[in-house]
Amino acid sequence: MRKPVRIAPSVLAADFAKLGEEVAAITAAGADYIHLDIMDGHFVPNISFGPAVTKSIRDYSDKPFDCHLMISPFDPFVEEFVDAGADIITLHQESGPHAHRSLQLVKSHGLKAGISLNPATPASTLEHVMDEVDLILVMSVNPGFGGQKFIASQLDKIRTLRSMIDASGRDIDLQVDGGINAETAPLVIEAGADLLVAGSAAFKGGPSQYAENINLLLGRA
Ligand SMILES: O=C(CO)[C@H](O)[C@H](O)COP(=O)(O)O
Ligand SMILES: [Fe+2]
Repeated sequence: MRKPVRIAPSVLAADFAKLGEEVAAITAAGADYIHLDIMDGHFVPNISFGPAVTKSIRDYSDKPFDCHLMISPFDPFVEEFVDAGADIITLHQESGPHAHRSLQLVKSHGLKAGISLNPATPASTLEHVMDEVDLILVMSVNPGFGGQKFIASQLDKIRTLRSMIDASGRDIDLQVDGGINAETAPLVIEAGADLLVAGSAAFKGGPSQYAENINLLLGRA
């Protein structure tokens, strides 16, 4: 049976000058996970923040911290994110040659392990890691920046991954990230996603709008 659709607001679109309050406000508004975009200026052409900032906001929410690591190398930084309070750590399939080892490394710390695919990377590259993953993240923009336009070709990939997950019989979240708004959310849900990441659409309008934004994205408005 399909899980209810949940939302992981990306704090990349929050006001960084008051990040703790923003995390508390989006939690109160109904966030299921808090999505943290970690960018290194090497794997992606932008720098965001790292484990120190992650740790500093940990106590502002009781929801799982869903850390999307757009970094290469990946393995040397896993422990710092574990110590910072991460609950889920997602690597990029393209960030190195040893995705299977990286997934096992995350799981060895007792955390959930995720793997993400850039728009150009096919679903089939995950065929041999299905036993290791707890979350699959389909990037529906090229990673590195918030506020980009949804890439519609990713809908087929989401459908393929939904079939792969159902065939595996395992409890794997199917997350979609990038350009998710009131128009694109129903498309990715129909294709099989059960966990939406939204930055711009979740944080627009300030804290008084967050609950309405989330309800709209989840089709409850
Ligand atoms: O991983 C990301 C970018 O690399 C972000 O999570 C994503 O882009 C969210 O922003 P928006 O909803 O504004 O597209
Ligand atoms: Fe992300």
